[in-house]
Order: sequence, then C-alpha cells, then structure tokens
Amino acid sequence: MSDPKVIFRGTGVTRRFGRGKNLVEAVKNVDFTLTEGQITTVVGESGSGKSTLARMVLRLLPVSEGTLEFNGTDVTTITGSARADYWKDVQAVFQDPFSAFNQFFTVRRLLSRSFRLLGERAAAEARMEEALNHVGLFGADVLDRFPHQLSGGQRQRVMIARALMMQPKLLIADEATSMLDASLRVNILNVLTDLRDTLGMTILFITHDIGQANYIADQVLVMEHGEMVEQGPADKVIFDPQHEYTRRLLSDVPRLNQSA
Ligand SMILES: Nc1ncnc2c1ncn2[C@@H]1O[C@H](COP(=O)(O)OP(=O)(O)OP(=O)(O)O)[C@@H](O)[C@H]1O
Repeated sequence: MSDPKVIFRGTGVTRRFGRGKNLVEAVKNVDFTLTEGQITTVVGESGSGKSTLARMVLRLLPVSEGTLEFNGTDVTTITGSARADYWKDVQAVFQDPFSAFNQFFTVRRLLSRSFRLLGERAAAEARMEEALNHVGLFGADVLDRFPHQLSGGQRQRVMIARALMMQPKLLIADEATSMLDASLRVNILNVLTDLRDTLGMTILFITHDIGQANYIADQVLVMEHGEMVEQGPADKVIFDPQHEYTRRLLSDVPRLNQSA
C-alpha cells in the first residue's frame, strides 16, 4: 500500500482580528495536515479558533500570515476563477441547516440551484439522487418537500448532499451536528464515516465535543486560545493525551474516560 497522501497543508497559519487594544489573535501560527481519505477533527472550547481556522481553509477568510496548500498547490491568496474552482473541490456544511434554506424552495430547487453549473437537467437530477442516496435519503421522499417538512437530521443530510453534488475532494463540517439531538447527531456522524469509507472522502470535522472526536476521527487536532496544543492519531490523543488542556476536555466526558 502506498503512503497516505497529504491533501491539505497549513503552515504557520495565523489570523488576527481588530487592532490596538482590540486585537484578537484567533489562530496563532498553526501547522497541520489533512490526510486523504481520513477524518481530521479539530476540537476545542468555544472561542479557541476552530471556526476561524475552518473559514481560512475554505478561503472565506484571508490568513494574516502563513500558507495553505491544497493538493500541492498554494491556495493562500487565490481569488476569482481559481477560488471558484477551489470551491468545487472543497465544500462545507455548517451548524444550522435551517438558515441555509430558503423556506419557499423545495429540496429539489435548493439542490438544483446550487448545481446550475452542470447544465444538463437529466445529469443534474441523477447527481441529486446519487448525492441523496449517499446520505441515506431517497429523492422521491424528500425532493418535493419544503424545509419545514423535514426533520433537523434530514435537513442536515440534505445540506451534506448539496455539498456532495459538487463531488468535492475535501468536505468541511463545522459544528454540523451541534443543533441536533443526540440520536440524530450519531446519525450524521455515521453519514460522515460512511462517506469516508465508501467514497474515500477527506473530512475536516470541527467540534467542541471531544466525545464526537473520539467517535469519528482518524486524526485529532486540539486547539486552545488559537494555538494547536496537541495533534496526532485519534487513539493516541484521546487515550494517551500529552497536554493538560486535552486531559481537561476529556475529563468533561466521564464515559470516555472510563473506557480509557
Ligand atoms: N470577525 C471577527 N472579528 C473579531 N473577532 C473575531 C471574529 N471572528 C472570530 N473572532 C474571535 O476569534 C476568536 C476565535 O473565534 P472562533 O469563532 O474561531 O472560535 P471557535 O473555537 O470556533 O468558537 P465557537 O465554537 O464558539 O464558534 C474568538 O475570540 C472570537 O471572538
């Protein structure tokens, strides 16, 4: 078997907001890699810089310092059509699937709108069905429904399907389960692990909950106050944490600790 491939590399990534006494260093000189076909989880408390990091990887937010490489290409400052191409390869789902929906659009319209690029209607329809199947939904059941006719878990799965329609190489899920109750959360986590296992999808999963990291991750990156304090294979970080902060996050999850 060949060595796992690094699909994304961040080097010295820093992001500051504001200036003077209002200066916030949200992400501080962070180095990390994402391995193809693996789920990498960024975990940390609220305000630790996880979303800022995800938005920089997505190229929604410029870095203050550092470089971002995707598939060996420097994407740190790409704009225009290069960035539009990048967004075909790198797709995201966010916390609140409801806010991303137009309440007056059916699922079909939502999905086909974000997929105008494909042009041909029949091909778009086929891609829609395929993407919905990947998240355990059937077109006939959901395509003609409006958002309020779907459960929270179904809405989030539709959002994942929308991202999948672009056939991305990297999927970013930023607190994608935090609005869902526990059973639906597990359901979405299972959808993501299935995508890794069946499509070989690379996933960057952002969460404040180290329990979810344990459930889903191959690799864990731990952030505290903008710094990456610990990173490594999930088993190692979770069952043999080296940093005090990681131990503290773990001590808040009693069940996990007992199984360690
Ligand atoms: N646009 C902004 N302007 C000023 N400060 C910001 C901005 N975005 C984020 N920050 C600050 O950067 C720090 C990191 O925020 P970020 O949202 O990345 O953390 P997080 O770990 O994702 O937290 P949460 O889980 O609560 O979203 C926080 O102190 C936040 O207030």
